[in-house]
Amino acid sequence: SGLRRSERIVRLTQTLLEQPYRLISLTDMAEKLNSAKSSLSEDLAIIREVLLKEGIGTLETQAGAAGGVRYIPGVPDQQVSDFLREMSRLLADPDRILPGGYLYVSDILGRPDVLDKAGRIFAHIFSMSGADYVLTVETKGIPLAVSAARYLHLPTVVVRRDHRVTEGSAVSINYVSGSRRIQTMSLSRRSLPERSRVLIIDDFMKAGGTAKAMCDLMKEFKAEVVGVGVFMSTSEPTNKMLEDYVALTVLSHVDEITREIRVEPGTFKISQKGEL
Ligand SMILES: O=P(O)(O)OC[C@H]1C[C@H](OP(=O)(O)OP(=O)(O)O)[C@H](O)[C@@H]1O
Repeated sequence: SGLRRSERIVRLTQTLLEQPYRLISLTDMAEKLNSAKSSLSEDLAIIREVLLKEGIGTLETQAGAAGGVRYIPGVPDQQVSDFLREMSRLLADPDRILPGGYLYVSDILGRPDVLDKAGRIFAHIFSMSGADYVLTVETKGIPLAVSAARYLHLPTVVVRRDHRVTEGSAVSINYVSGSRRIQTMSLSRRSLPERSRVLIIDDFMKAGGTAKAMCDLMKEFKAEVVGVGVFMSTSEPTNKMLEDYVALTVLSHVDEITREIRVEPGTFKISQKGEL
């Protein structure tokens, strides 16, 4: 006979949580677990109830032959605010101050626990954006973009700073970066089909020139930018070159001379997906 309920539930939970957003066919699972689909449905109801109670997301079932079930990750509001408060505390370190009002964040954005949590939060914020791809620009934004893409079960596309032979034919644009330098962005034509829906993720936003340039680049691909998320933005300059974005933390004050620094959690609201 089939596996015991407890073993089925462990296997189902592992399969679902390992592949967020990926639709798992019930028929395949029934065969793999050598169990009836009706038993699986009861198992899934138990798993869904526990996920919701724990606030770590929900299960979404799609009926029909090509149907199935998938795990929709979510981060409880309390966990989001605890994480962002902890990040703000770590970041508000005068030794992190760099010339030009930038901050050294790379160590924090190299930590697996930070990348995992930030990726989950971005995936939760943008869960309804309908994105097909997560886009970032080399270099520091890449780990963050890959983590968000993992939880959204989407491919990651990386914009290059200059053309590389290994990218084939590409679209390039020039833009003015925050430090008033003319910079180039280049993206292989093969990387995105036309009319793609793209979520932009980056580590840092100051003038907004980089994010704006990625939006302009997407126009060359006839792609739609469905959201922009950054790990940290600066309060200065207030009028950014790009208005509509979500920042997880904000560098609200920094002074290289006095070495004063203040970092705050970003102001955004996420509805707990799958709430009863
Ligand atoms: O909002 P802006 O004023 O445009 O600045 C934000 C840019 C600058 C910085 O990248 P760089 O340090 O230029 O490049 P890399 O990520 O490769 O280190 C950061 O990663 C963002 O992409």
